[in-house]
Amino acid sequence: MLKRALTIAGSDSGGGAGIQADLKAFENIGVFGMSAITAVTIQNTLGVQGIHQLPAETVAAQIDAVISDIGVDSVKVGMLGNAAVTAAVAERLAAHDVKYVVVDPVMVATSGDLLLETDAVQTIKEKLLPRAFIVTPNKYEAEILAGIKITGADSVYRAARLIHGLGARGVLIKGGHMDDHEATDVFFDGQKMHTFTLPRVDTRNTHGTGCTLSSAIAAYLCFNPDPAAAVQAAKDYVYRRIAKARDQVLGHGSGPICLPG
Ligand SMILES: Nc1ncnc2c1ncn2[C@@H]1O[C@H](COP(=O)(O)OP(=O)(O)OP(=O)(O)O)[C@@H](O)[C@H]1O
Ligand SMILES: Cc1ncc(COP(=O)(O)O)c(N)n1
Repeated sequence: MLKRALTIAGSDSGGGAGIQADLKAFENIGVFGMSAITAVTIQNTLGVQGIHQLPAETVAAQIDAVISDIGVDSVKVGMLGNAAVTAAVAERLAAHDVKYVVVDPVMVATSGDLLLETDAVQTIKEKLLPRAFIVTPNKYEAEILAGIKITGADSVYRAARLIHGLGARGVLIKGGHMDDHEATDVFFDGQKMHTFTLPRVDTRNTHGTGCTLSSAIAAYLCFNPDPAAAVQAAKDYVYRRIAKARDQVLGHGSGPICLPG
């Protein structure tokens, strides 16, 4: 039977991150992609020029419409924008009892633009993380969620344990923004730390890496519920995309990794 994945995230008009990146990853990995849009961003490779947030009821209604009719095998949650949308999403995921929920706690874009109102962090911690099968913070987001500074491997492990304590079943701390010549991601499944290391590609084309990674994890979970296997497959997938897009020139800023093929 056809596998079905839903992304609950913001639209990136530039096509490199958000809903657009997620649907491209779903399609490439072979699952049927659906979307519940939380916000429309005015965005290109140079940054975010504006955000139009959708009402929480509109977001909830999109989720209900697709799950009640088509059904879902996994869900990826990306940009939420504010506390009301975050609470509504957590509530609808609970109501539909969705098991495979991958939460990318999007706070800031690669360009440095803020994508989440600061008071929504508490709602993510209290309401959304307990629903997460895997949460995928980058270094900055992990520091905010865990409430500690990340300065090296030991603090990554500590942050992963602290975020696990907030209720997420699995925690993947991404290494894209660590000072290292390799890109190492650490996954804590509640018992064991798993380390995934690949070479760091020297490129400015990294727009959408985090979105693509989390949607690829959600897509792979449709075929195999083992979280570490899904993370490994998604990390390999993102690495291939970054390597392929390395010298591509698209736009005048940080180019996208989701190119055809
Ligand atoms: N230059 C790179 N070379 C290889 N892998 C990378 C590179 N940059 C990021 N990655 C990988 O891409 C994934 C996303 O990591 P990152 O820490 O960049 O997330 P993010 O900050 O949410 O994404 P973004 O940079 O899109 O905001 C991780 O698996 C990370 O290891
Ligand atoms: C709508 C939307 N969602 C998420 C991101 C984060 O992606 P990135 O960190 O790659 O800029 C983004 N820029 N836009």
